[in-house]
Amino acid sequence: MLISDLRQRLRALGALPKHEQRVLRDWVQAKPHDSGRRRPEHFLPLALREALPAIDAELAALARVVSEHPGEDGSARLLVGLSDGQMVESVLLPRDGLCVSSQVGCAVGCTFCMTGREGLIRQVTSAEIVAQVVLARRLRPVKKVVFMGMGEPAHNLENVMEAIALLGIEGGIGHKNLVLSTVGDPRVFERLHGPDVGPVKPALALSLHTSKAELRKELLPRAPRLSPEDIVEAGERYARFSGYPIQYQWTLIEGVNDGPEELDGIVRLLKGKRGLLNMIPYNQIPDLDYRRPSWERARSIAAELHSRGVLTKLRDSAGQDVDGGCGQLRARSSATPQPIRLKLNRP
Ligand SMILES: C[S@@+](CC[C@H](N)C(=O)[O-])C[C@H]1O[C@@H](n2cnc3c(N)ncnc32)[C@H](O)[C@@H]1O
Ligand code: SF4
Repeated sequence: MLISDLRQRLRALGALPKHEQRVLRDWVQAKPHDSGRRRPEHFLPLALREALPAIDAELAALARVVSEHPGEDGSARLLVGLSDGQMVESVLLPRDGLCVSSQVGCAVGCTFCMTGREGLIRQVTSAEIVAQVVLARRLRPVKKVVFMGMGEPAHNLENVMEAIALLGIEGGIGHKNLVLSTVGDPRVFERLHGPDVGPVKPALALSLHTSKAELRKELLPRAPRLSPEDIVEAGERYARFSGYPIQYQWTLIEGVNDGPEELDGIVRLLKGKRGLLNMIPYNQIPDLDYRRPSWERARSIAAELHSRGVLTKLRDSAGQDVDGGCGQLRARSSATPQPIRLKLNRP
């Protein structure tokens, strides 16, 4: 289901914009209409009131938590089942954040990413993206949503932007707390700069990973052929336009992109720019030869970059101890069913 279809249906039932907004707000804020604890609905049109239980049931059928895997760092990975049996991962992050998936699989095929190994299976619809937030909000508050789960948002931009608009307006999430992460695709830059950006301008994370154009082609084989310089230039334009700094993502892989030349390259590209570098040590994937650098090594790299004028944050991908790395949980679950362990704190 698309959010635009849902809006049209509500309008066809006689909903005014304020009714429509309220129904959608209740959904995304995880307040079911049939909980019995709601205030009376008497000022909604009769046709809409009568249709609400069926609409609620449809929304509830969009996605469900198949299993929950708490990590030691306060994060928890959720394996989310979609109505056709496909699965995606969402990650509850410490400090009220949520990482959502925008595709089942991904066509970019990054050589260090589990999701990239299986190619694109299907798009996640706008309503399914929002449903991941609704499910998470039944477990914990969600004040920040990052599109850093499975999939490349640029390849599913309509659904992603529709979900962002709903989350930023009815969902009550601050616009700069909606973070679209991409390998850097001209379609994203055009859309975010153009008149079609919509009512909500999200923050942007750009997955850079290397300062060398040739290496980037190897690591991100089907990413658009933008050079690292092009990506940073586009990032700067968006930072000026939106007022938000850009988050540059760097998956740190031992012996691949952690050497002195790369550090010089990072300084050349990012020093003085409106952005920060998120350095994430590679999360080990079985059967791949890549190695994760030691935490001490990663820390000394981050400290060096910092001292050379690049604001650098060293981050661990949340949920390391419970199959960290996007898509690993899903891949493992296809082989071995996971236990269902739900701790709902709201009806
Ligand atoms: C899974 S992607 C999804 C968003 C988008 N496709 C992108 O690449 O920015 C989010 C981030 O996860 C990182 N990532 C993927 N596989 C990883 C791994 N094995 N270890 C650490 N980070 C990883 C990517 O580098 C990317 O910055
Ligand atoms: S890192 Fe992002 S773009 Fe690359 S394969 Fe994984 S999900 Fe796709």
